Amino acid sequence: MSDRDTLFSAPIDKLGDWTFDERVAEVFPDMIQRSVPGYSNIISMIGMLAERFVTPDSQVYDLGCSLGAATLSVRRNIKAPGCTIIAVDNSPAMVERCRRHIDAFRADTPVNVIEADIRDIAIENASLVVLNFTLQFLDPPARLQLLEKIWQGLKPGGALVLSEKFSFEDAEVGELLFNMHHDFKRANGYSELEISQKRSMLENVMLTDSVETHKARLKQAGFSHAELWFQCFNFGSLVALK
Ligand SMILES: C[S@@+](CC[C@H](N)C(=O)[O-])C[C@H]1O[C@@H](n2cnc3c(N)ncnc32)[C@H](O)[C@@H]1O
Ligand SMILES: O=C(O)C(=O)C[C@]1(C(=O)O)C=C[C@@H](O)C=C1
Repeated sequence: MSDRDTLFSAPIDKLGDWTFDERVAEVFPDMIQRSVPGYSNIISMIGMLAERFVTPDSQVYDLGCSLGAATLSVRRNIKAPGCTIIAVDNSPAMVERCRRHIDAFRADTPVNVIEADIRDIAIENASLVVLNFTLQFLDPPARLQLLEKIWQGLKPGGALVLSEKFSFEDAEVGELLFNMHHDFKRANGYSELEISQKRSMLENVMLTDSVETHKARLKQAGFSHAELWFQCFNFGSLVALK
């Protein structure tokens, strides 16, 4: 088990922008579990999608892999031989821990953990690409470009899993789901102060889109099929098919 996330439990004088630094990496499993409703379900189901979509001698990309939770779920479930998983993150603290985490388990499928910006890497011969709560941290103009690159790197029949925090076009529903998410955080032991300090830090760096915006952008990138396969409050996951 990782350390408990108490990073924002005391008042912070100057709240800067959110970063995935050493302190966040240290408590990340506890933080994401207590912050993202449905996170562990999504991780398990990514394994099921891997079993279905990963084809022999292809590559799987986990973009914004953090500590490698999705990578491990994929690796546990791949049945096809000759595959490689490429896990990418630009946070040195995450990458260092991710490598240790992945080395702690033995499996047939090799994992290449790369410290890089996901906008700079090549995507080739992919049967599955995972963007699990990562696209929301990219500059909005860079989002379409990344999806286009993913579409080009996917083999026919390949899939993209895109999990995100959503905004909503219907303001009333948006407010309800936002409040339900806060109830979820409170129920998981976060105080009002922790919730509000984290929210301010994320404000400038995590810009959320609606499901409609995601679907339209996926279509624009070339994906002819895209649908929500999971949602809990204002968090969810889409699958897009080439
Ligand atoms: C919310 S976390 C992802 C959680 C992870 N996918 C999982 O399933 O546990 C977002 C991650 O994306 C990484 N990230 C954000 N922007 C990135 C970029 N441009 N290139 C590479 N990694 C990025 C962050 O460092 C962070 O580790
Ligand atoms: O919206 C929030 O409160 C969140 O904590 C969301 C979120 C995310 O969706 O990635 C933001 C940062 C942390 O990495 C974990 C969860």
